[in-house]
Amino acid sequence: MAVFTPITETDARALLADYTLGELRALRGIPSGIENTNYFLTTSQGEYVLTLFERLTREQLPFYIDLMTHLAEHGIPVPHPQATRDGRRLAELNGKPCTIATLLPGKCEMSPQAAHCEQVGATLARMHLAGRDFPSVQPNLLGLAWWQQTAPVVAPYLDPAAAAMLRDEVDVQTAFAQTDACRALPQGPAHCDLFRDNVLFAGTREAPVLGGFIDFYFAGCDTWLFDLAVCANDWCITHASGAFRPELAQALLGAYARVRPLTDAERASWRTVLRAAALRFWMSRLRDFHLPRPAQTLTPHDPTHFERILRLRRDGDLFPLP
Ligand SMILES: Nc1ncnc2c1ncn2[C@@H]1O[C@H](COP(=O)(O)OP(=O)(O)O)[C@@H](O)[C@H]1O
Ligand SMILES: N[C@@H](CCOP(=O)(O)O)C(=O)O
Repeated sequence: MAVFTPITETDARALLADYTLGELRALRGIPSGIENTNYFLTTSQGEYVLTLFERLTREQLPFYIDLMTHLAEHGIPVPHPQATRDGRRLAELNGKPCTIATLLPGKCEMSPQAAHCEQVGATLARMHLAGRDFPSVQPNLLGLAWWQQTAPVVAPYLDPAAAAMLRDEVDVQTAFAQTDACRALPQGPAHCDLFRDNVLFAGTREAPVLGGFIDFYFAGCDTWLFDLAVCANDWCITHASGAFRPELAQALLGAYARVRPLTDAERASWRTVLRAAALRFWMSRLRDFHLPRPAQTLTPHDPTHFERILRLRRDGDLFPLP
């Protein structure tokens, strides 16, 4: 249950007094998610999601809130943080920072088909382009520096072969970051966690309509290729093995490239960046599995899934970029 901080109707009414979003009609805790406390909030004017931030600091939060605002105002389907009467998009409730954002239509699709991957690819490329003139910069906080710090912390929980692979991959990524090839990769604000559970679809399974991208709280400035690799490693695979399914990879990557054609530098770096994307989630899952936060009540995701994907990508399981 992802309600770490319970909110009462009285709390919600007091919060709504700072907004011009109408009167409270209903408040319902959202059971999924692992990072924040989320509630569906219905008012006389519409439907919203109230998020209380449990991990991110007040200094870090404006980047995410301003990025979602910028993207929503550029026509990208993402939650639009609402402003208080005095113009703030971050408020406070029960001692925690919070925001009220628009509710997007649809639900997540955990068994995607090519039509879903196509819409994710095209919308991801539109999102990258829309982020080009976003003025704030905050790095992906779970990027290279975090991998370097975290590898010695999680490696002791692995068998010797897996620990050696982890250390080698961090070394490979450290060396790659120093290359001109890496520096040539286009970059900007990136979602960095665009898994199947962070995209909503309305419509039908046969004719899906993308409702939006949610959960921007791992976003940061990174290469756009890293964002695409995170997506490909989750959307375009056979779950049991982690191997690419060509029809899904073709749909995601082809649709992305039709909106933003990929560069030669990106094609040359694809394999290394797919490995980086697998390493990132292997490490965060290892940390959450072996070193859970004190209040963490949810079953952690299986780290071996991304260990398997990393091994496959290192062994050359790829789908070439168009
Ligand atoms: N703006 C939104 N519109 C519709 N549903 C949302 C929205 N934000 C969150 N949700 C719902 O809340 C769930 C948990 O949100 P999420 O941001 O993934 O949580 P966490 O950051 O804790 O992982 C999502 O799976 C989705 O069902
Ligand atoms: N996508 C990550 C976990 C992050 O959880 P989310 O619910 O905030 O998207 C993973 O699969 O390890």
